[in-house]
Amino acid sequence: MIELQQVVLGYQGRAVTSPLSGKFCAGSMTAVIGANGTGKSTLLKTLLRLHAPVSGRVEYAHGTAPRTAWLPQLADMDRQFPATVYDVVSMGCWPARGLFSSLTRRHRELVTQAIDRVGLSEMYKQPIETLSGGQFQRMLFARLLIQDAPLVLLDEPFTGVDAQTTHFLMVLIHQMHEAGQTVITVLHDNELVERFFPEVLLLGPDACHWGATQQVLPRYNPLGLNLVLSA
Ligand SMILES: Nc1ncnc2c1ncn2[C@@H]1O[C@H](COP(=O)(O)OP(=O)(O)OP(=O)(O)O)[C@@H](O)[C@H]1O
Repeated sequence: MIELQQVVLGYQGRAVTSPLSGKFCAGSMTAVIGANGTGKSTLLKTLLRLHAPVSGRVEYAHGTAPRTAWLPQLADMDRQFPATVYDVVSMGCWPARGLFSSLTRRHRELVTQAIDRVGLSEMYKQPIETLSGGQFQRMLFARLLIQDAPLVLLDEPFTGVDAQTTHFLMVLIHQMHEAGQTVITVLHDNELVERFFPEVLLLGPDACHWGATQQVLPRYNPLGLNLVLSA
């Protein structure tokens, strides 16, 4: 579906990764891992075409980038924006209905179903600034469900989320994968990567590794240290 050919990621001509080659196949589910600043978010923004790579080529099947749903990092979201849960989730209908036309009955049904599915049935009218971290992520997942895009990019979806909600959202991601969507997720939790993600792309300052999780994950030492614990 998406092939990277010797792609170097970066900004204004300055590289932040080594050259990256490989494929995100249609329907695959990949965890993007690596230490802070190794270019994980930059990769997602490049796939969204918000930035051009410094060099190399990104090729799409049939020559066109697929419709894409994106969950940005929580830190990049404006949580003070004056909107309700319903307003934000209904934004997921924009690609289907256009920016300025009103919601049809079918769209309204889809919005309420998605809000119910993420467990926020009691919170339709709640201003988003009043939501907890976990409720906020559930709301954004409801919007992703409505978008129903062939390509789903998730940037640290479990930041600020408790274990129960993490498990709940992980099940939703798994269901997207089972429904045939291509899922690419930036994660810092190796246990979740090992349990749920068949493929891993490990970004490092000197080299990148891309392949089956059991082959790539053991190469990752997040602390870069051999810790010796003394009494
Ligand atoms: N808009 C920008 N302009 C210039 N440099 C940037 C920009 N955004 C990020 N960078 C730099 O690019 C590098 C990679 O950043 P990126 O956010 O992709 O890392 P990351 O792997 O997602 O890190 P983290 O795990 O901390 O979220 C960093 O050195 C960062 O400072």
